[in-house]
Amino acid sequence: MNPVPGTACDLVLFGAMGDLAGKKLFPALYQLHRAGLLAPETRILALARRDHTEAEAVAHIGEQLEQHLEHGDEGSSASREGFLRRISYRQLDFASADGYRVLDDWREQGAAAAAGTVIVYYATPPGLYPTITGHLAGLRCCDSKTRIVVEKPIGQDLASARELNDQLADVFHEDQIYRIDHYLGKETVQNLIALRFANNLFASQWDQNHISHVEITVAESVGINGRWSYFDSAGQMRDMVQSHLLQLLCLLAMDPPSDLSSDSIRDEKVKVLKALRPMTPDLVNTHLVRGQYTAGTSEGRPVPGYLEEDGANPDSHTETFVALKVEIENWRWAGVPFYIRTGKRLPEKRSEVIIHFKPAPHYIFDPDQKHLANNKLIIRLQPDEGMALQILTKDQGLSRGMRLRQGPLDLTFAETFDHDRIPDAYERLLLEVIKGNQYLFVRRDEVEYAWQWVDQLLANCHECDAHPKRYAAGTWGPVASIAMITRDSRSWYEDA
Ligand SMILES: NC(=O)C1=CN([C@@H]2O[C@H](COP(=O)(O)OP(=O)(O)OC[C@H]3O[C@@H](n4cnc5c(N)ncnc54)[C@H](OP(=O)(O)O)[C@@H]3O)[C@@H](O)[C@H]2O)C=CC1
Ligand SMILES: O=C1O[C@H](COP(=O)(O)O)[C@@H](O)[C@H](O)[C@H]1O
Repeated sequence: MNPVPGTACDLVLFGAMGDLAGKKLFPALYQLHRAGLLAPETRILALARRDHTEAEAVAHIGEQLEQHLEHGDEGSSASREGFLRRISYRQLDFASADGYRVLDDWREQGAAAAAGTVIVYYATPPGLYPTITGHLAGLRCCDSKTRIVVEKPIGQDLASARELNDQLADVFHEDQIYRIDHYLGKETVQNLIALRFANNLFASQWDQNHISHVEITVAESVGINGRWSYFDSAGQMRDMVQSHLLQLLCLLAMDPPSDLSSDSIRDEKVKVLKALRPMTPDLVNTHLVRGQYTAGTSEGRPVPGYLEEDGANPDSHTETFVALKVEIENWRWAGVPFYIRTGKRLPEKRSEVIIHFKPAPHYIFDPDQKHLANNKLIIRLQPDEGMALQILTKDQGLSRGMRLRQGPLDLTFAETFDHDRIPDAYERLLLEVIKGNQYLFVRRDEVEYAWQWVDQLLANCHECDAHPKRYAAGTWGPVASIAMITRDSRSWYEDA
């Protein structure tokens, strides 16, 4: 099928010389260009503080592409040059209103100016978002059609998230604001919607009558990648749980939306956030484990502990690992715990969801095999994207009688589907902004309900002022996280 190019737009990238732009945004835009999904008139204005000529800035972006494009995604040099020709560079101090008229000047030179939308992407330190918003307000190029893309973090807590949302709302309507949670751009995360609502087989089993518990693991083998000062002010709870993990939980737990529109999906996610059981001080003691990695090994090489990373404060109490038992107080999920865990410097990069189904009501097989009698659906979000349904069959052979055997019905996407590559999350997200679809972006109330729950948890966590439990880099987190799930006579999936 031939690609249908998005409508022409002018894309303004604040922070275009930064890490995110180089690693993710330009490579993603290049893939859209290469796939024919950017309209020919679409132009990109790169803005940053450094005193580059346009040629130097574009050359720098070209080098970033070379460095960050995956092997096989490079395309031809003509294609890369064609993409780079879309880019203009202007030096601008974002903090000062003086230079912002360059946006109007640039906008008015382009062919998309008459009809196309302006998309403004904030890829700057978050402290600049309100300033930039205020300065955009006075420009001719920013009007009711402008779309604003805001990178995480959206606040550090409920109060700061509300303040930022209010500042954005002073200038832009909610349907102009695209808050990024890049997990929503992952193909396998979007697939949760297809899996749940396109297959009646699962849709009819997706509740407390049929599911005993759910695990969500988002494990990273990396440490904090030179981002110590940002990470230390956030920790894994604010950096990962408040955003990506709660979004995954919402997609797994929400009721069926009436259609695929942005607000139908987001309304259902909000209902889940509102139904999260509040973490009272008693619950926090038993339902939360925080950890911090010490020196160990990662992918076969020795690595320092969190407190020995570059720039570290050796007294930091920030957690790099969180395990939680989350409960949802509604009819669908009463009595079904969601065990979630996420951490840095775990043994491997692996994000997956395990749905544990309840056993059949009456068991008639060998009592020694009763522990096998729970079907599991394993949804591999990354890597090795796909899913496997663990089912029970009769063990083959005359001598086996009615012995049971557990085996997977395995759907590995790379083998089953004839796609040459899985697009990066930012490709999907940028494409949806260009199309004006908000369903993969986080609405204001979602962000705020998520913060409300996390804030309450942190306020009730007396241990959070103390040092988190230690775990060696390259292990699955503190032993206490195993104890947390073992208390319920369960185990984390890989321990099973
Ligand atoms: N890096 C990542 O992996 C991720 C980042 N994010 C978020 O994306 C945003 C950007 O992060 P990141 O790219 O890492 O940040 P960087 O510090 O690497 O880049 C910041 C960019 O903003 C520019 N800038 C900063 N201050 C000014 C100013 N006063 N005037 C003009 N330009 C300025 C810098 O310009 P110059 O280079 O010229 O100084 C640079 O281009 C942050 O909100 C971050 O939380 C979210 C997820 C992942
Ligand atoms: O947003 C973030 O996500 C990354 C993990 O993303 P992934 O796509 O590689 O799974 C995490 O490392 C980072 O700390 C966090 O800010």
